[in-house]
Amino acid sequence: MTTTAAAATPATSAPFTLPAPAAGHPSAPCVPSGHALGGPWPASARPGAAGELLIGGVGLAEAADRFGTPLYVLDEDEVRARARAYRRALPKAEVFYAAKAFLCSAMAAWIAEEGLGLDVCSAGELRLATAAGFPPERILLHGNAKTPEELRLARRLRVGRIVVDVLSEIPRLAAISVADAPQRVLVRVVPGVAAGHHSAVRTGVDGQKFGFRIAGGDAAEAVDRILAQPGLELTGLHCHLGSQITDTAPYRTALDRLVELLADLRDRHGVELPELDLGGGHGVRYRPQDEELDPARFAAGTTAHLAARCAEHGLAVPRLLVEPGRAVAAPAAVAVYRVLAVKHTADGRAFAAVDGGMGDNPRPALYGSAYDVRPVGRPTAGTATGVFDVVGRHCEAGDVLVRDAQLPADLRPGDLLAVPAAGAYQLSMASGYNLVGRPPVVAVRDGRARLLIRRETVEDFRAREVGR
Ligand SMILES: Cc1ncc(COP(=O)(O)O)c(C=O)c1O
Ligand SMILES: N[C@@H](CCCC[NH3+])C(=O)O
Repeated sequence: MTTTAAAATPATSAPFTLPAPAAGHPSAPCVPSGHALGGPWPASARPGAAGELLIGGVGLAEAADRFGTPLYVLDEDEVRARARAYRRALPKAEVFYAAKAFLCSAMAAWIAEEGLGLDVCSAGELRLATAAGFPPERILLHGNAKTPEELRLARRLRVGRIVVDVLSEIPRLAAISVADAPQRVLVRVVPGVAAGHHSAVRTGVDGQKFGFRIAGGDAAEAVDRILAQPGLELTGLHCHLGSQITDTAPYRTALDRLVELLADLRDRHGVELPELDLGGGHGVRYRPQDEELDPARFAAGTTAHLAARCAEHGLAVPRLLVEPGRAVAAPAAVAVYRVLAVKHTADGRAFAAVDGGMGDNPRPALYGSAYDVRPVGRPTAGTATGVFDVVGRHCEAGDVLVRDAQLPADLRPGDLLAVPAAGAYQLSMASGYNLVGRPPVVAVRDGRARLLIRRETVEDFRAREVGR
């Protein structure tokens, strides 16, 4: 067995804007020396000279040198283009970006500017978004366990819609709402549809904590109780099936059940609810071979079906609401790590240990999620490859970021590795494990980089300590 350790890497935490690279520089945006990478990489990804990889016209190796690693590089144009694609594909729908995928003030501003709404599920997300100037009327609040303070805050800020998840929320909300300025609410229902990449994220089925079951009458009872409250305006039904769904069939099944419930409510109460929220869950490519569910395919698979089902039941077609998170954010970011140690074992295994891991990306450890990875920053064309497990630096054997990655056989400490599709449910679920500190986020666009979130330091941890 051989183990090698890397020299310390620079870690810039002060706000910094990269100067536009000079023409001819490896990361100069106007002279890309290769083609778009496709697959899970942002549309702007271009190979540069000497093994460089450009995102938004900025070289990842150059950014790593300036900002330190691990580093998350977020392509602003990719976020905006994905937001726009939803509006184009679903012109009659209302599209809410699910903030849980990743939220910061810049992201909130881009989403607002692109005309989407925002789905939040905590006072933290709500406060950050509104402090960044996000219009509260375009915000929708979720949560299976909203605190009384969160409900009051939502009312005070005049949040557009609240999704009711439990009966006790109804009198609580009614007590702080008035008939002449009613709170718009939706009822979250469980359609009994299993979909999503892992059992932990399948929320459309019975036996999990979210929503009201249609079967058995729980959803109908919630509707009855809301309709009895003059301070609440029931605008529709909501469901969220799961996450990383690549097929439209589960959404059609959910629509069948929601439309049946709409017809039942019309027959029993004489009300036709004008909104149907299908939640999010649209899948993205983490690896070149993965399938994605893009907005156009989602629209093609759902909108005509909804209209047909409504026609069968003699219902006016409700307005569709959708809440994509991953599909807007994930493909827009690339995580950049530096190799700290390379280990070859006598039984033929090879490990490349990097300076991040489950602390900044818990998804492989939580769900067994698979990722692509490629070396950046030195020429590797023609180099023999070997199979490596790319592992993190945290104190668990399960801290594996990418299993069986094909990487240059001569991989060595100091090398940089880039992992695409890093924009969703990585930093938003990042932890303080081992007090490593969460990585910075740099936005890139038109060959310029700007620091959005600085690296978390031990001083941030110490700042929360108030006693000993
Ligand atoms: C209610 C709700 N809406 C939207 C989303 C966003 O899901 P995704 O990021 O998979 O699109 C989630 C998370 O799965 C959710 O729970
Ligand atoms: N955290 C999950 C998605 C959960 C979506 C929120 N309901 C993932 O990374 O796949």
